[in-house]
Amino acid sequence: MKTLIALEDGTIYEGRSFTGAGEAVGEIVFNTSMSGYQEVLTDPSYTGQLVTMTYPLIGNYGVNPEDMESARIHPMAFLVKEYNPIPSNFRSTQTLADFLIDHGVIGVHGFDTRALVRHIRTVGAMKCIVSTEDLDPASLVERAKSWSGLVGQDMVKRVTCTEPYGWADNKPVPGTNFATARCDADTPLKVVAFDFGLKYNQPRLLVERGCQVQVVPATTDAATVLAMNPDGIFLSNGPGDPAGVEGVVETIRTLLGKKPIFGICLGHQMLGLAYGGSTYKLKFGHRGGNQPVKDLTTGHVEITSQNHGFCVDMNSLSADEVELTHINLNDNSCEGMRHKKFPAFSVQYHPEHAPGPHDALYLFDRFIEMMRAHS
Ligand SMILES: NC(=O)CC[C@H](N)C(=O)O
Repeated sequence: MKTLIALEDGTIYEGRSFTGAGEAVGEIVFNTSMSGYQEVLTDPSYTGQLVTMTYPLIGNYGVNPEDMESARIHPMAFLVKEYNPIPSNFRSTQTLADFLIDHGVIGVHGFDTRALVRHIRTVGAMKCIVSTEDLDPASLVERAKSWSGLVGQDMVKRVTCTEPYGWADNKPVPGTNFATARCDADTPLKVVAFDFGLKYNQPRLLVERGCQVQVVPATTDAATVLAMNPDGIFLSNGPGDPAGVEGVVETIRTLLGKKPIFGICLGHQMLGLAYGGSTYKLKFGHRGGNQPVKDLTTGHVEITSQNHGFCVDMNSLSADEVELTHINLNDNSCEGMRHKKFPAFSVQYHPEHAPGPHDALYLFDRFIEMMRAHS
């Protein structure tokens, strides 16, 4: 089915929907992972975005129930060079097209994704609309332009859980105050995880390391968290502009110094704001499984999984209080920091991988050590 892809700067591409009629508007971004499209699609951080993959053949291993990183698909549309409708993989239970259709998300293929990606890389992430219904380029460009954009919007409230849940038997189980959170360790560490758009591999890796994980909605207040008496607090990834998220920065500020804190991606950005700093939008962001990061505390370089469009401005933070611990070797941007007085550290990238390399798993071990040292 003929589909037009229109960018706010007037650029138009023509592709074909492989999921039937549909339309979607949002910010167009690209991901350079060669595999892992199911984990990308179910990452809540893509809320408000249309994702295109640089890898040219997508769909060939289908989708399966184990690789879900949340309960549903989050990007508004999925754009690929060539869709393969015949999966070949023993784990596959469904085609990618049916998966997208079940979740009401349009999939588009059959156009030059390389040209689109090179254009985004030159001009920057842009507002975009894809449609099988409105095929008038001028109208589409106007409609893309009139979308609100991500800056200043609170996207977390769209994806955070409405009720707390525990993590047990490798899945979320409704419940509060660790009542349904389980792990096999004799002396588990209790972790309260703020759900800003949490990916399932985060509680999974914490439980594997002997933690009991209680997930709470993003706007849970500090007193409620402290009343649970956790050994540590985890701040998850999440969508949109950290500066637009309401009712969270003050909570984190109150919790600072009271319990060890570990933040990932949006959680890291929220920590930066709680330290009194600011964030800014990168030109086109970092999304993929091949971003080189240097751990300045050890000198080691790791290849990391990333998905972010915003970044903490280290110049907005006092060097007496906050230390830059990790940098991106492509553009020297901040990839990690730690507080010098309080037990708190965070990274901009995704040590939980899914998809991506496993180089950064040591950060979960650092969090465990930090909690043990303070418990
Ligand atoms: N994966 C994330 O948590 C992304 C954080 C934030 N939404 C950004 O784009 O920078």
